[in-house]
Parts: sequence; C-alpha cells; structure tokens
Amino acid sequence: MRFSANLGFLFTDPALPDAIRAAARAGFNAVECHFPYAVPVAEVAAALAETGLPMLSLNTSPGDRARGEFGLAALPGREPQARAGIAQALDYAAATGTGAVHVMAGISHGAAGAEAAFRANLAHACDLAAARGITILIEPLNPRDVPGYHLASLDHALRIVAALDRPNLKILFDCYHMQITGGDLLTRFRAARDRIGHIQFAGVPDRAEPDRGEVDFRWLLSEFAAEGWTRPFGAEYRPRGDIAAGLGWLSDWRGG
Ligand SMILES: O=C(O)C(=O)[C@H](O)CO
Ligand SMILES: [Mg+2]
Repeated sequence: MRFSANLGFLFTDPALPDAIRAAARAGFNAVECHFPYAVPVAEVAAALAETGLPMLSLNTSPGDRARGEFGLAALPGREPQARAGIAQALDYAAATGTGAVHVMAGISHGAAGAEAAFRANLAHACDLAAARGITILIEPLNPRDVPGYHLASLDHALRIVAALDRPNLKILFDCYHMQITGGDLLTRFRAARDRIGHIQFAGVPDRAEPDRGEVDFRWLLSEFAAEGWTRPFGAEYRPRGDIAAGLGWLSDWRGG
C-alpha cells in the first residue's frame, strides 16, 4: 500500500520544497499539491529529485480566491484565463515530472454555457497534455463544501469522460467528496474503475485524519487494492492538531 501526501493540506508550514522533504521523512511514497505556482519550479524539481518522491498531481490555478473563484474551466467567457491556467499547469507539471493535472471546473452555479465551456476547455487541455504524456483529471466536489461548484457528482464526471472520449481524461475519485455525495464507495468505485485516474481520502465528516469517522479506510483501501489499484492513495486531510502526532494511521499501515 503506497500513500501520497497532499501538500495542499499536509505540511503546509514549510515552503513547498521543504514540505516535500518532510513528507519523505514521514514515510510517504509520493506527493501531490494544489497550487505550486508561487514557488520556483527548479526548487520543487530539486526537492523531488533529492527525495526520490514523484509528484502525482497539481491543480490549475483557482483564479481569484478573494472573489470566491475556485477554478475557471466551466466559467463561460473566461476561456482565455482558463486556458492560460491550463498551459501554466502543464508547463509546471512537465518541469517536475508530474503525471497529472487537475483542471478545476469552478463555481458556475449552473450558468448557461458552463457545461459547453467546461467540455471545450477539457478537450483543449487533453490535446495539450497528450503531447506531453500527462493525464487530465476532473474531480467532483461535494456541494456542502463548495456550493455552486460545476462538477458536483460522480455521474456528471462519468458523462463528461464518456462524451469527450479521451484516453488521457480521468476522474479524481476523492472518497471524502464521494461519501458525502452518496456513499456506496466500493460499488461506485468498481463501476467507474476504468475512468478513475487518482484516489484521495480523508476522514468523514470532519475531513481530518482517516482513522475515525463514518468510513473504515483500512477496509476500503484494501478492497480497492484487491480490485487491482496499485497507485498511491492521496491523503488529503486537515490534521486535527500536530501532523506527526496524527500519522498513526500511516504507521498502522506500515505495521507499526
Ligand atoms: O478539494 C479537493 O478535494 C481537491 O482535491 C481539490 O484539488 C481542490 O483543492
Ligand atoms: Mg480532493
């Protein structure tokens, strides 16, 4: 069982290169991040090379968070900024050997033209990414945490992936969001298995360490592995307190 530290939520105190080093020391096998763009790419590439950890994924720019933006790809009229963000993310991914870019849909509130904009931007992203061997991810986010987010269900993500029919377009199956939007995690994972490119997890409902709450991750992740999932699972949770003190779940997996 291998685990990736999501550096958007874990090890957020040090700058990104030192967060990568901290994740390696803590025993993670990989890292992933949200928005690395303020950090010189050479520093991130150097930390990855030094630790030997791969960076699995990063997100396109969210846009202006102060104005409530959380992604641009499904915002009609914002195509230039969305595509600039996609180009920026692909450049950063290529320079760091990152295998996947999560193209963030954004808060569309179901506006007219949002779905068409999202699909066109995704097709564009897939074309650019394919030339660089990079996977494009889309991630349904639950509407309680992100009201109005354009991509709020697994079914919607499956419809998009089927319609665009690109081999490098996959779904980011975040067990936290999936539990809140319907549960039935193993059955829904099995049904979507061929379309899934990455898995994340966190305790539900508090989005903290995955060692308590309504999902038994020791059981669930073992079942995913039994289904043939071999990639690292992305730990994307907000620690209840001290990060190191909360890593018992990781040492339990490692056998103490
Ligand atoms: O919020 C999540 O679950 C994510 O993984 C996104 O990348 C947003 O940061
Ligand atoms: Mg997630």
